[in-house]
Amino acid sequence: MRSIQSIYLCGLGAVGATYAKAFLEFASGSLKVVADEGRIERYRKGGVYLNGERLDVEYLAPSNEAPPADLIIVAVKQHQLDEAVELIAPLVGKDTIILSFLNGIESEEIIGRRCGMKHLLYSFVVETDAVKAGNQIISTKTGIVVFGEEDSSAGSERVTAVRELFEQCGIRHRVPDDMIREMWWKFMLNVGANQVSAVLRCGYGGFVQSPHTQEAMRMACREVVHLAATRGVSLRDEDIEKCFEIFGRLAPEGKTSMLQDVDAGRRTEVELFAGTVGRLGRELGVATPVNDLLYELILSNEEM
Ligand SMILES: NC(=O)C1=CN([C@@H]2O[C@H](COP(=O)(O)OP(=O)(O)OC[C@H]3O[C@@H](n4cnc5c(N)ncnc54)[C@H](OP(=O)(O)O)[C@@H]3O)[C@@H](O)[C@H]2O)C=CC1
Ligand SMILES: CC(C)(CO)C(=O)C(=O)O
Repeated sequence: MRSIQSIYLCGLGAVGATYAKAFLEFASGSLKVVADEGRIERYRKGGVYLNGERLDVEYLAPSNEAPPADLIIVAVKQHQLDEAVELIAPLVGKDTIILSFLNGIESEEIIGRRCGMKHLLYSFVVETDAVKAGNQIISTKTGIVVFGEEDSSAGSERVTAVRELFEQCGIRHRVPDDMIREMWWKFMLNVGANQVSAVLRCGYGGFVQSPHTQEAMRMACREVVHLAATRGVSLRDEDIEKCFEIFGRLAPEGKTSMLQDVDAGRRTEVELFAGTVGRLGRELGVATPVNDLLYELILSNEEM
């Protein structure tokens, strides 16, 4: 039975740092953070802090000779992915497993095109409240990693290996029966919540308290439901309602990652959400007026 001894993480931000901490604590010596020389210098000088504590991580620059990793985790933003893929590609060996924690439904394929699709498990993170400002990350809920094979995870040796690692490190996780449906569900959640929260500037509380905010989110989500159906993925209205239950468990003032980007004046991941919905809608002949409007509103705001 294979076991994971070496973990390379690309992206020591809000999501990445949260999991780096767990690996440092419970899988001591196994973690290296992969980054370009410039970032490594900046991190070594200024540190990266999680809940006020400096993360004592080992860094790996592209020029270093390094053996392939057992597990590579990618946790960068969408517009940083191409660069990250080039950094990790030389670190992929015959048996390397790759997990992408990016939101959206396409990062696995993007990484797979360069590194080999056979290395990827599908994954995402949900129920986290991690926030990054400069080199300071605050995270009180580490979230749940949902992961699995494209088809069936039952009997998958690599799913078992990742599950054992997460158990050892106290990382909450779930392996669903239908991973692709789960990916579409998370996509739907982000299309609705991240974009509506960015336009309205509202925290999770808005989605619990305001019927109008909820309805705006439903309108954006329903377009994903239609797209999913054309791809043979069945999402239902109850799946949208499940999102509101999750927001009820998060701090009302907590912000989606897109609202965090808007507040910090950073580029958003709108291409992952309304950008993808609009493109798929045009390809599949599904009208997506709500997301087309959200796309223009979010990009207009980015230009200001
Ligand atoms: N934040 C959240 O609550 C959640 C986020 N997600 C998703 O997870 C993904 C990551 O988001 P998040 O953690 O918030 O993003 P952050 O911006 O907080 O973190 C991204 C990190 O990647 C680093 N990075 C960028 N390019 C490179 C590179 N070439 N090499 C090494 N490191 C690099 C950045 O470094 P630097 O800062 O130095 O530029 C930054 O630390 C996104 O797709 C997001 O949608 C999913 C669930 C929840
Ligand atoms: C689910 C949610 C909204 C936070 O866990 C997220 O994925 C994000 O903020 O991008």
